[in-house]
Amino acid sequence: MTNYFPIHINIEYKTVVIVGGGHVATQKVASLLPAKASIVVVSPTLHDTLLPLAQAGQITWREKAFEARDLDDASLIIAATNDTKVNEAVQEAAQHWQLINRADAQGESDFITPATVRRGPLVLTVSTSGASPSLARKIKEDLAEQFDAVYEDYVCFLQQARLMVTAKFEKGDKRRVALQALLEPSLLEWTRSGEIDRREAYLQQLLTGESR
Ligand SMILES: C[C@@]1(CC(=O)O)C2=NC(=C\c3[nH]c(c(CCC(=O)O)c3CC(=O)O)Cc3[nH]c(c(CC(=O)O)c3CCC(=O)O)/C=C3\N/C(=C\2)[C@@H](CCC(=O)O)[C@]3(C)CC(=O)O)/[C@H]1CCC(=O)O
Ligand SMILES: NC(=O)c1ccc[n+]([C@@H]2O[C@H](COP(=O)([O-])OP(=O)(O)OC[C@H]3O[C@@H](n4cnc5c(N)ncnc54)[C@H](O)[C@@H]3O)[C@@H](O)[C@H]2O)c1
Repeated sequence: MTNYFPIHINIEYKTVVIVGGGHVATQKVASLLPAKASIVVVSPTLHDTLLPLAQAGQITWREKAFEARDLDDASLIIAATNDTKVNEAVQEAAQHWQLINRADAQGESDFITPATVRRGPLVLTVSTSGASPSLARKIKEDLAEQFDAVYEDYVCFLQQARLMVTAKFEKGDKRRVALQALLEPSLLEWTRSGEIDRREAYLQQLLTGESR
């Protein structure tokens, strides 16, 4: 089994070339769009859901069969055709500095893509190292239920609150205690119930150092 190294890549405006325009390409595009990658799909055909994205300029569609020069400038490459020979040709054409994902042969991949739940800045990813993509999907669905949509607002609040705490307190015990206090479970509950005033009051008390 490969022990993959998990990282979150800043792929903004970098080129990702996806060879093949079917189901798998559609899944990969969906996870690349929020990361603002510059997405190029090379394929004679395009999945129905990708067509409007190509028309709107959110992805670039090269309506053709794969050629080696399609990989020029690609930071990441995804070989996702339904033809093993073509996927092999993509792999062979990749330069040593380009990372490639083979949708049909995980053992050949430089990287694999996890199942992902996004809640604003909170990103939860699940991988089984390729052992069972279906299990990765199931765990993702369980996580999506546990960390529901409220977490987006909650984590954004924590982000702002953390900035205010670090601006107010120098590095040291006071700052550490205040940052810990931000994990008070009531803050999540007040976010959920829309009691923003209570959330704000708690933060103000924390910043002014008054005991509750
Ligand atoms: C998580 C997810 C994210 C995504 O696609 O971005 C993802 N696969 C998903 C679903 C899924 N894929 C497959 C099924 C059918 C059931 C089954 O076959 O088991 C289902 C289930 C379904 O669709 O419900 C078939 C399949 N997948 C791979 C192979 C080839 C092989 O194993 O060699 C085959 C056989 C193809 C064939 O038969 O020819 C390979 C990979 N699939 C991966 C990721 C990487 C490892 C992830 C991990 O760490 O576990 C890896 C290694 C490479 C990669 O794609 O990066 C996404 C969940 C989407 C979501 O809900 O979020
Ligand atoms: N990684 C995963 O999660 C996963 C899931 C299911 C299947 N798969 C594997 O991925 C492969 C692709 O699956 P899919 O469901 O997207 O298939 P699909 O049939 O929906 O799409 C295949 C695409 O490849 C294109 N294509 C064919 N020849 C090409 C060429 N020479 N140049 C460029 N594009 C070409 C087709 O036009 C089509 O758009 C499958 O064969 C399977 O082995 C992987």
